[in-house]
Amino acid sequence: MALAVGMRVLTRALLRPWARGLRVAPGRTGPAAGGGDGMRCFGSPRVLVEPDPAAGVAVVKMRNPPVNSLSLEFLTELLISLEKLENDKTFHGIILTSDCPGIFSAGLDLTEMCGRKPEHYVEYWKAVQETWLRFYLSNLVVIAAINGVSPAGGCLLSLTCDYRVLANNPKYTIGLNETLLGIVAPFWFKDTMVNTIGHRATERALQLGLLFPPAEALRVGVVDQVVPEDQVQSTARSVMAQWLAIPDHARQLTKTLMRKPTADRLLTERDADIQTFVRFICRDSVQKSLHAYLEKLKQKKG
Ligand SMILES: CCCCC/C=C\CCC/C=C/CC(=O)SCCNC(=O)CCNC(=O)[C@H](O)C(C)(C)COP(=O)(O)OP(=O)(O)OC[C@H]1O[C@@H](n2cnc3c(N)ncnc32)[C@H](O)[C@@H]1OP(=O)(O)O
Repeated sequence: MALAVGMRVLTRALLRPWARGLRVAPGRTGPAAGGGDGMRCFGSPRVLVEPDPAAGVAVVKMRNPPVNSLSLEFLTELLISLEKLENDKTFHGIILTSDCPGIFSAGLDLTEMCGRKPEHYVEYWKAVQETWLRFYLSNLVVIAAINGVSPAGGCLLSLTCDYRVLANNPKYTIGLNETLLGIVAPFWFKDTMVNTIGHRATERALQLGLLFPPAEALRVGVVDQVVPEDQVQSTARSVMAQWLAIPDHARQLTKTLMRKPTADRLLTERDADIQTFVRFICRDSVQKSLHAYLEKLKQKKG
């Protein structure tokens, strides 16, 4: 039932004008294309997929410049790429990384949550929910190669992965910083963080909107490994090999066992969660905070 609802959201998204033609955007043969067996990079304008069929792995590169903000279009393209890889028996694992220098993802796109109509907020929030559910419950091994800063929704996306490797650069902070924007991380953001670093550490991190630099992120457990910047991709590949050595069915069932209760909570409260989001985001005070935050970002330049 829940899956059917998810499929409807995805199908509706695919029917949108900007989503047409996204299914296959054949490109150059990828550098990681498995020893020239002819499998090409594919993807869409904002998501580049570099397949390595020999290894059963695909590198999914987010490229929604300037900051990989998670816009509706971008989320839809990510979902399409994920679905395509999941439906292709060649692939057992994904490395999720960024093609935007210094930025993994700036999180949810603030312009999707500012000055729009309630119907837009409904559509956007459904896509955010769907992305979280699909990545969190993916049967594939998903490893985040975090090669840039990763606040809020960017951090959440990485928390849906099975393992996080972060580049050791003090600028590459990671965390759920929603309170700093005057907004609140929804319960499933919070649950995902609790499952990763525990209740007390989450309570502190979320209330203070902490963005952890690499050493702190490792200490608290937001990431699993911190490595020199030029070793992020190779480390993600070695970790992937280790995870893929485990019998797939046993690993997948264990993942489901661990994650399903958390996902079920959102699945049963999905509509209520949308209503909560729309009510919250439509508040004058919240809109003012978000506008002010966006303005601050823009003024930073000048
Ligand atoms: C009681 C129950 C309540 C239930 C409530 C329900 C829901 C509410 C919660 C919703 C959850 C939200 C989660 C989120 O993800 S919110 C987004 C949080 N993101 C951030 O705080 C990051 C903001 N960005 C930055 O800090 C920086 O941009 C950076 C990522 C560190 C990169 O810095 P830099 O390289 O210097 O780039 P610029 O700052 O100059 O940015 C370039 C360009 O991009 C625009 N931009 C940046 N971030 C976003 C974004 N998240 N969305 C949209 N646009 C963004 C920025 O404004 C610049 O634009 P211009 O070139 O036009 O100036």
